Amino acid sequence: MGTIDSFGRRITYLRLSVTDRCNLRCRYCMPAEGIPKLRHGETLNYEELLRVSREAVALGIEKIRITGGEPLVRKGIVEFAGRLARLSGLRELVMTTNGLLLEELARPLRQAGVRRLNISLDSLRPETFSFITRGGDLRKALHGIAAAEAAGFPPVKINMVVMGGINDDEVVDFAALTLDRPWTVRFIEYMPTLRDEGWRSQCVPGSEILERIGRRYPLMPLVSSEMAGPARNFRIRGAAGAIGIITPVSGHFCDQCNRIRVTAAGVARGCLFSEYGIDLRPLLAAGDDLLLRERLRSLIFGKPGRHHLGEEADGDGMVAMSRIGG
Ligand SMILES: Nc1nc2c(ncn2[C@@H]2O[C@H](COP(=O)(O)OP(=O)(O)OP(=O)(O)O)[C@@H](O)[C@H]2O)c(=O)[nH]1
Ligand SMILES: C[S@@+](CC[C@H](N)C(=O)[O-])C[C@H]1O[C@@H](n2cnc3c(N)ncnc32)[C@H](O)[C@@H]1O
Ligand code: SF4
Ligand code: SF4
Repeated sequence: MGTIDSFGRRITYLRLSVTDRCNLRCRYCMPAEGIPKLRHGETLNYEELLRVSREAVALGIEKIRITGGEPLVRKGIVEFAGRLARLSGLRELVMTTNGLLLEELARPLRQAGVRRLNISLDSLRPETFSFITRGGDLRKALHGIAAAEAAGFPPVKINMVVMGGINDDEVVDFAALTLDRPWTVRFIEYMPTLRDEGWRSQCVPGSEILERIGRRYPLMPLVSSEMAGPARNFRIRGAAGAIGIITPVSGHFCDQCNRIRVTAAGVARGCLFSEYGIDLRPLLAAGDDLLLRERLRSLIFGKPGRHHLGEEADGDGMVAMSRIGG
């Protein structure tokens, strides 16, 4: 299933940003001064998010990822996840979170039907974690991961955004986490989402990350499954877990892209880096869900072939990751 776009890609994955709010302010994601918050009413309500999801599933979306902002700060998220999980035709409901609220919410989320969790963790050093997140408490994040495991979730995927000069000296330590834990630790190239002039010097290419880990541990490539995301996966010989490299900047995976997005403000977007989006709110207000489906279909047909980061149009189409959901 899945609608085929004009480049022959099968679109089966929707990333749904349920809020632009967050209990952290990671340096790579938000500017120091924060981002003007959407007002109440500017964010889609749960009923609207469900209607959009239902139409997306009717077009062949099989996997929905709840993201944000931090999805767990939105009130009622567990009940919403439960309703979403029951959408007929949806094969997989998953979530990306910073994990801080998982101590309370991991168990209810699992019961609600969330199948897997990806958790962001950018440092194993309390001071660096606090520096990157502007005040976050590493212990809380680690307790969150432990709570996910205790709640019976399958082994988590850990997302680490590698920032040169800040946490890149920790990549081998992160890789070592997989030796005796079944986690998949994924290293993500820092993307220039903040129109940050200095991003090039802070973006460590995936090839270099792999090389650094490979100098310490023997790495074997793994084959990805079809529902897999953008990571290329490896295993340290004999390790319990796996390692993934996500290289949106140096070696984009756009030719295999299978996803669309809906931002917290209710704009459907074909690409993380494209300016073009469809405001779904007027369609939702009009109550015409078949039209909603047709507009989503046209979004899929119009989905760009790839991004142009690092080329002439550098910086075009940027949108705050906390609104679009990464
Ligand atoms: N450029 C680009 N980056 C993406 C895309 N999807 C995810 N990412 C980045 O990849 C990182 C991990 O994303 P996740 O939210 O864990 O989702 P995922 O990688 O699709 O997850 P899995 O389905 O479990 O593989 C984040 O930094 C995202 O911003 C994409 O379509 N394009
Ligand atoms: C925007 S967050 C939303 C979900 C949740 N708050 C979290 O942090 O996991 C989703 C993903 O986007 C990633 N992300 C945000 N800004 C990024 C950037 N500039 N470069 C690479 N990844 C980024 C985060 O690391 C996270 O994995
Ligand atoms: S990456 Fe996630 S946790 Fe960090 S500021 Fe962005 S939305 Fe919040
Ligand atoms: S940059 Fe755009 S086309 Fe490329 S993988 Fe990401 S969302 Fe897909």
